[in-house]
This record gives sequence, structure tokens and C-alpha cells, in this order.
Amino acid sequence: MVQVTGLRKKFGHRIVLCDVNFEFSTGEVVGLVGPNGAGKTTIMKELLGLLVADAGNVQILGQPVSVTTHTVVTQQVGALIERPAIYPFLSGWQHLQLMTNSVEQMMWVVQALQMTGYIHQPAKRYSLGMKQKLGIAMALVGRPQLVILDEPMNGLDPQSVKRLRELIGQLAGEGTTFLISSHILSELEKVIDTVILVDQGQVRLQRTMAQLQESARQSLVIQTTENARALQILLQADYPVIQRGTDLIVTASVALTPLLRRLFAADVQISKVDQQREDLETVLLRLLAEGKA
Ligand SMILES: Nc1ncnc2c1ncn2[C@@H]1O[C@H](COP(=O)(O)OP(=O)(O)OP(=O)(O)O)[C@@H](O)[C@H]1O
Repeated sequence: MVQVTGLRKKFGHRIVLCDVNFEFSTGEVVGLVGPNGAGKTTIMKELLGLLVADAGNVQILGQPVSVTTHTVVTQQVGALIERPAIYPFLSGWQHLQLMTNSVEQMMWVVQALQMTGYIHQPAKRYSLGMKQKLGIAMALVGRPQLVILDEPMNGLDPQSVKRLRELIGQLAGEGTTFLISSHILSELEKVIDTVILVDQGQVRLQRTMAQLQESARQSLVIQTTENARALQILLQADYPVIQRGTDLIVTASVALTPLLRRLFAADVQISKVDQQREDLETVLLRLLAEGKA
């Protein structure tokens, strides 16, 4: 669906993208993540042919994209980059009419994003979240094959975030491909299949969620009535254990029974045992730090 090779971009003397390469397939939901200023929005703008590239190629559905060649973008791609472009005196409905002739599709998206109550009001009366939903609706209403969303959860209430997540899942199930940037990794990880991590204008890693889950470290959280003694027993037995507040954390995947047996043998009372797995944010931060090291 999307293929990016050797993409480079400078703003003045500042290198913002240096040799960006990635690709993904039809039906994938791809998360584009990275620190502030990493280059995510610049990559999205390059994909849409909105910025001149200094070098490299972008192809969508096998067709080249640049500032002068973007037929495939106008026909097959829906996008919301930074803030939605909204005309204050037009209603939400009139904005949707700019994107499609299909009343059926307009009704579908208004209902799906729960915008029925205000869709006929002038957009100047919309709140930040209402404008954001309109921007998302405009990206989706033409039922494009590829949808590019830059921080789509910005300004949305929890119910709308959930609704958007369900909608992305439903459309992806029907074959729509998504590229979504977000800093809310806890939300993003619920919907994406693949992560592309960008830092300082380079792709640091591209992994499927299944691969990341495999590399997520497990830890064991234990609470006892005598943490100091329990800590000593576990350290003596060479367990990698630290104390954090009232928790003892064993920072590796270990067999539970022998560990508990040691504590029972010393008459330590255990009040909680919990297996935890690193979330997406922790795994990515760790992989990024390991890569830099
Ligand atoms: N029009 C521009 N002129 C000059 N510098 C720019 C311009 N647009 C972006 N930059 C710079 O390019 C770098 C990458 O910006 P970009 O917006 O792509 O980052 P980002 O990963 O989307 O960040 P954020 O998560 O904060 O949105 C930043 O250092 C930014 O200051």
C-alpha cells in the first residue's frame, strides 16, 4: 500500500528526515510514534505530496507521490494533519459535502462519530473536540483506501476515543489501511497492528505488535507483610529483585513456585502476587534507549 525509500528533508540547514525507509500493506493499521520533533508530521505531509522532498521516493498503491504528482492521494487517501481546516460559516454537514456526493456515506460517518446533535450548526460554534471529530469525519467520509491521521485523539473525550477506536477497527476489518500518529500509546496499542518508531528523522524500528509483545519483559510484583526480610531472602537466592514502595519487583521472567516456596519456608506471609508485562510505551522506550546505547 505504502512504500517510502530514502526520504530526506531539510528545513534550512536543519536535517529533519534523513534516509527514511518503510513500507506497509493493505489493511494494516500502522502507528507512527516518536518523541516531539521526531519528524512524524513531516513524513505524513511527504506521503500526501504536501512538502517538497530533498531526496527519496514515496509510492502509494504503486503510484508515485510528490508535490507535483498526487492523483492517487486525491482519489484514494483521506487525511487529517495537525488541525482540521474548517470554514467557520459552513456547517459540519456542508464540510462533508465538500468531500463526497454520497448522502448515505455522510449519514454513516455522522452517526458513527456521534455528531448528529450539531452537524447542521455552523462550525464556528464547535468546540475543539467537535472540530476534531469533523476533521476525522472528513478524512473518512469518502471511504478512502488509505487514511492518515495525525494525533486524531487530540481533544476527544474518552467516549469519543473509544468510538473512534471501534470505527478504525471496523474499517480496517473491511480493508482500509491506516497510518496513525499519537503520543497516547496506551490508546494506540489497542488498535494498531504495526509500529514504526521515528527518532531524529530516522526510522529506528518497525515491528508488528505481536513481535513487540514477544520482546516485552515480564515482571513479578509481590507484596508481603515483611518486605525487608523477603527482599533479603530473594537477593540471597540471586533473584533480580528491587523494592518499589510496598512492592517487591522481580524484574525477569522466573518460575513462580520455587520462589514462593523460599518465602513460605521462611514463614513470610504473602499478600499479593501479580505477573506484569511491559506496555508498549515501556518496551519502545527501552528499545530506543538500548539502540542509542
Ligand atoms: N515548516 C517548517 N519549518 C522549519 N522547521 C520545521 C517546519 N516543520 C517542521 N519543522 C521542524 O522539523 C522537525 C520535525 O517536525 P515534525 O512536526 O515532523 O515532528 P513531529 O514528530 O510531528 O513532532 P510532534 O510529536 O511534536 O508533533 C522539528 O524539529 C520541527 O521544528
